[in-house]
Amino acid sequence: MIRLGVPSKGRLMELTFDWFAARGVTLSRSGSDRDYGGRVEGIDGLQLVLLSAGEIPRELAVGRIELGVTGQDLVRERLVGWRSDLAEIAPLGFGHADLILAVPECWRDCETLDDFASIARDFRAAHGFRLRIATKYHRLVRAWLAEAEVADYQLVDSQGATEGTVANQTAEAIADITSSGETLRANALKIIEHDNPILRSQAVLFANRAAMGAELDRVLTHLGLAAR
Ligand SMILES: Nc1ncnc2c1ncn2[C@@H]1O[C@H](COP(=O)(O)OP(=O)(O)OP(=O)(O)O)[C@@H](O)[C@H]1O
Ligand SMILES: O=P(O)(O)OC[C@H]1O[C@H](OP(=O)(O)OP(=O)(O)O)[C@H](O)[C@@H]1O
Repeated sequence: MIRLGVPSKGRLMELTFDWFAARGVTLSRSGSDRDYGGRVEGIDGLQLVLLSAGEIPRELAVGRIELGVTGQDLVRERLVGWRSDLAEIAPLGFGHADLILAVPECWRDCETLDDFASIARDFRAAHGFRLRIATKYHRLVRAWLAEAEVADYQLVDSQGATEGTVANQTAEAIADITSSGETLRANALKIIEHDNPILRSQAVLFANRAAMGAELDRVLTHLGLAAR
């Protein structure tokens, strides 16, 4: 039996169900919206496991599911050395979002990452503490800023409503996912310009490398995919 982890709610769940339906596999919840049991029709030997999108990377890595759909951002953030445990089988073409650094729109002299670095240096001297960046993507943000040699900042953890932390004065800047840009605009924030965002992410079908074999190949072939 191949266990497939799918986000248990929202756009990602619905778009994942649509993606499988287009390949002849019907995924559905077994009962009400609150029932996390799943049903699979159109293929034998595939079990649906509805999970939090954020938990799917670890469930794949420890082998409690063999296949899983989640965002590249969550895999890269949550699994150090993810490539040794997981294989990206197929990008799914939805869940596109950029992980970006943003500051208040009113910071007129802060447009680029170089501007940000110098403001962060001055901020520490002026306020006696390091400029705060609210995020749930600690690992990815640290790595990106280290590469750009930006050091005068501190991360404050924010697991949701991150764009609100600046107005709430618990952070000066934020690093979060954006797609339409509406949440940034509504919170009077602007993206810091750089060659690339911290990460360009989309939803991907991942497999646990240790589970790769004939049974997994059969499922992937049914979906019109080749194992990697
Ligand atoms: N506005 C957006 N547009 C497109 N993709 C998004 C957007 N917001 C989040 N995502 C993507 O959806 C995935 C799940 O996001 P998130 O971590 O917010 O999950 P969640 O819905 O809070 O679920 P849970 O809390 O159960 O883990 C991530 O890979 C993220 O990149
Ligand atoms: O650029 P936009 O299209 O406005 O999308 C960006 C928003 O979407 C995500 O939030 P989500 O709704 O998933 O909630 P959460 O992060 O607060 O859990 C993300 O954290 C941003 O807040």
